[in-house]
Amino acid sequence: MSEDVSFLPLVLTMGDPAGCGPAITAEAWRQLRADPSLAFYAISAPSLYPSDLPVREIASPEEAADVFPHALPVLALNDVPDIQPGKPDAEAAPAIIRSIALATSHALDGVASGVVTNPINKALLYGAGFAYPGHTEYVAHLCADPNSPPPRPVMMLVGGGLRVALATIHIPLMTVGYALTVPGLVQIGQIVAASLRRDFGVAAPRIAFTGLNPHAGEDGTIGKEEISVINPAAHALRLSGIDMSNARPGDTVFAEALGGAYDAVIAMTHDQGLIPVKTLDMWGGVNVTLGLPVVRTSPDHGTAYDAAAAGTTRPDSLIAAIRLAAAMAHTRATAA
Ligand SMILES: NC(=O)C1=CN([C@@H]2O[C@H](COP(=O)(O)OP(=O)(O)OC[C@H]3O[C@@H](n4cnc5c(N)ncnc54)[C@H](O)[C@@H]3O)[C@@H](O)[C@H]2O)C=CC1
Ligand SMILES: NCC(=O)COP(=O)(O)O
Repeated sequence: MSEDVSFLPLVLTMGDPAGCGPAITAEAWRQLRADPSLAFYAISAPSLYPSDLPVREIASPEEAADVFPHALPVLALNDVPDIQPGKPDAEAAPAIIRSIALATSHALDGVASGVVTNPINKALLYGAGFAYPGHTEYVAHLCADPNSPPPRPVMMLVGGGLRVALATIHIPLMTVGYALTVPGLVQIGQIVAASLRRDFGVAAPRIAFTGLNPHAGEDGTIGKEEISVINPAAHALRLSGIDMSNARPGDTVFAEALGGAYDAVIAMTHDQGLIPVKTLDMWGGVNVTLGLPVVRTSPDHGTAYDAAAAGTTRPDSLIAAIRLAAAMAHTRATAA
């Protein structure tokens, strides 16, 4: 019988210590501490948190649940330099990366029910050997079985009543057309459908592909990717039993999903997917990685150095990420 991991704590990464991570983690703890089902600990440096916040260093994740109602449990990282909010320091990069690696190993080892990452500035990490476009690909790499290729991660944004997965993520817009392939879109459709069932409890998911071109290509007169790639992938997915639409025009499909026609939309580019979510819900959106053996969520915003320096950070998105990670872990555990 599988263990009910939903009663394990979540683990939060430190994120960039000069960004909004410490302040929003502190505020999330203040707002959630009374709810044991949302217990979490941070892998971070205790000195980063406001001096009026009760913080307790823990030696292992097993101590987190008992500490959580009284203080923010922190598993301490070494080598975090003294940091001023809003002033990023490349010396912090190794500790930022270690926090993500350790958090993922805790989830893989079953001592944390899921990983919630605080925002990082990827450019700061490249000097320390970080070789990934973001958490999405790094956490997938960390989840790889030594004898097989890493799992294919799919980024999904959840917010404003929408679930929007991305067919491409951090690549130049000019290369998107070349990055879209029939097998690639079929794989993404399968991962999204499986995750809607496993993580979100949607028994029979209805999913839409957006088109890449205006008016979904207008029968091939404004671009051919719909005819040559997206619709054939949708056809293959329907043959495999998944309720998948052909390419829908990107300017109307999100309104259709909000109206209840689809459980998720798969957008062809990063901004095509993130613009509707962030416009509908700038503060409460959540970034989820689908297709991994572990639950991983994140606020959908970045490091917000300006807000960290000004002391005006909002914790809403991190709190939504914690709530969603706990709900996903619970859904996985109760279905297992
Ligand atoms: N999950 C992650 O680790 C993510 C990291 N990033 C990284 O963050 C860095 C900055 O990216 P930007 O495009 O400037 O986006 P950003 O989300 O950090 O900031 C955009 C605007 O929103 C405000 N903002 C964002 N979150 C806020 C919060 N919690 N409270 C108050 N104000 C907030 C900022 O102050 C800024 O004015 C980049 O290095 C980017 O790579 C961006 C998105 C996600
Ligand atoms: N725009 C989303 C983003 O940059 C987050 O990326 P990741 O770190 O979650 O892979």
